Amino acid sequence: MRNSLELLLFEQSPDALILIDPEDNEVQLINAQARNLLAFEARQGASRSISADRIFSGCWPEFIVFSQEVLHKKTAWSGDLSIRTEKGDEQELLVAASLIEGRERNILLRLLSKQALQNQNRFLTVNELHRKGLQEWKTVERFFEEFELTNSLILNAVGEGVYGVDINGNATFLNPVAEEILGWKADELIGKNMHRMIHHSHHDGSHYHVESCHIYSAFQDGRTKQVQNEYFWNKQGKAFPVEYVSTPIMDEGQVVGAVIVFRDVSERKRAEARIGQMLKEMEELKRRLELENAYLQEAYKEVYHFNEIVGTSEAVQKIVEQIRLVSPTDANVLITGESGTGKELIARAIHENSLRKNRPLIRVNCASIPKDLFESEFFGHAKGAFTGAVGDRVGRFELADGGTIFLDEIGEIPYELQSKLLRVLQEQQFERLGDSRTRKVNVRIIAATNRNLLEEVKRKAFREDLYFRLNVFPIESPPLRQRGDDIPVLAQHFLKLACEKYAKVGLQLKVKHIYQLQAYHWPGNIRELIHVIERAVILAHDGQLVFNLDFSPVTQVSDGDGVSDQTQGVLTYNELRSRERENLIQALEQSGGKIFGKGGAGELLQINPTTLNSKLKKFNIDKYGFKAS
Ligand SMILES: Nc1ncnc2c1ncn2[C@@H]1O[C@H](COP(=O)(O)OP(=O)(O)OP(=O)(O)O)[C@@H](O)[C@H]1O
Repeated sequence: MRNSLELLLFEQSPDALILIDPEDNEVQLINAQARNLLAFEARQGASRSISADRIFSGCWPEFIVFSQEVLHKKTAWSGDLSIRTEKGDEQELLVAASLIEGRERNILLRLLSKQALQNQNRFLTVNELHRKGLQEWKTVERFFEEFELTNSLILNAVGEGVYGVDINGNATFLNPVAEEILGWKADELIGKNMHRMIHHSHHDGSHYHVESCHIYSAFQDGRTKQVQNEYFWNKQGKAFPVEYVSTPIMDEGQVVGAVIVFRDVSERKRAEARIGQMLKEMEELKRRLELENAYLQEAYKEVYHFNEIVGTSEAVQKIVEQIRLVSPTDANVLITGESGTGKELIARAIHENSLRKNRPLIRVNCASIPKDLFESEFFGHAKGAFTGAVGDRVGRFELADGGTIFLDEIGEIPYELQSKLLRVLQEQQFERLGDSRTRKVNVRIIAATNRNLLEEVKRKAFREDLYFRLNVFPIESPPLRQRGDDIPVLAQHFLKLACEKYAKVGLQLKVKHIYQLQAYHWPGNIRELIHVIERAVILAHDGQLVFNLDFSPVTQVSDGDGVSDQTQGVLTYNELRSRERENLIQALEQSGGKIFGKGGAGELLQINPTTLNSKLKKFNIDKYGFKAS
């Protein structure tokens, strides 16, 4: 042991060694590793007198037992010992010991720090993994090399870009199309992380996290991913839309990488956008056509149903034309015609087609105003202007300011008031009754009358100057009997309205009905036609319409055009029955279908209600039909 080589070996052994004489409690030699372990200072040499019990102070009894074992068995090892270092900390050890041949009391101890052992084990594992990884990586590289070799013909021929990546996402190969699309040469990308190179951002430039990348996720679940609507970035830093399929590559059950087949779909997207644009344009065109169509229909409607004015006769067409001409002007209009011929309808149409349509149309029925109240009704009054004038009142002219006033039955205005009306027409000024303040208005006047105003002028019942002021634009509304051509469309129109009103279905006009309606002379004009049709709808049974025109409850008038009263003279039996039926209907209309008691049809007819009931049955009249009316 004293030989210098042996000493050198002892000193430089990679193990921590101590030579000890347990009986003398003496450490005879201690090598560099052991000194290191015990944290001796550098100047402390290999042979230093240090006692064993100092080194093993924390487990001295155990050490005594252990050394006895060595002396006895010549070799032994222990995992229960520890040493105390010069720095004062405890180190757990694995100790192997042997008795030195020929030196009976000398024991050689090999100390292994448990901590160092653990570190070493870890290091071994890391090394092993590292070696394995290297191995695997080499396998993958080889795999792709082979893949490319065996498939190069195909890879080069396919029209799509193809590239391979290993498990870390680094490129292993690229085909020429991929190079062309991406703008990178294969050797510029191989070994580089493809996600970082070409897939790093979304189209809007926001970062594309590799964790959310489909190619990356194919590594996790080993599934093929087919992806659309994503973008790759080329060497020039430009994004382009792609579709790709990412197929994981397996080697002995392990995912080792993926092959990505991709296609630049810019052209297709552009075509799609163009088609989308064209569709939008077509949609716009369709909308315009629809609008035009609606407009044409509206125009068509205007010809025949100008603002609800139904009719195809020349007379109606002339009226419609006159309305069209006069509406946009502020001219006063005088509408003449029998009662119920549609004078008010014409007035409304003029207003609706004028620039004043967003302001009110105020109708004043001059026939219904008591003589004394005319002035107040037209111009308003101040509080206390007359007995009963408890507050200020706004007149119709003020209400119509900015709009139109429709003076119906203008022939009924008292002569005294006509001059005041003339003043408003001329100056658009007036005073409220009992008020001295002059008020200004801007009102258009449309007047209507069923009288012959010129006759009234001659009779001095109507002021001539007022007549000429009003008659700036005269419109004549002819009686229905002079426009038989309109009867079919009007009848059809009112039948539709009546069926809706009384919730009846399936009722239709027949040719014979039209003849019947056209043959009648309509003293009550269109208003009468409406009533006749409504009544026929109420009374219809078995889906059949019946018109009892001869006995309509109107006083028939001679209109001087050759049609005369036909109800004079003796009645035939049938006529008498018809009259009775008509009379029953009239009574029911008045009583609202009520038979019994006060105000009932029985009382009106002065017959027993039970008798009335049986008569209704006989005449096939449904009393319930009158409730709605
Ligand atoms: N050409 C028409 N098309 C559709 N409905 C019409 C037509 N003419 C008149 N009518 C209808 O007939 C009814 C009577 O018309 P309107 O009240 O306008 O007549 P008028 O001449 O003003 O009557 P009056 O002189 O008794 O006030 C109304 O319900 C109206 O809608």
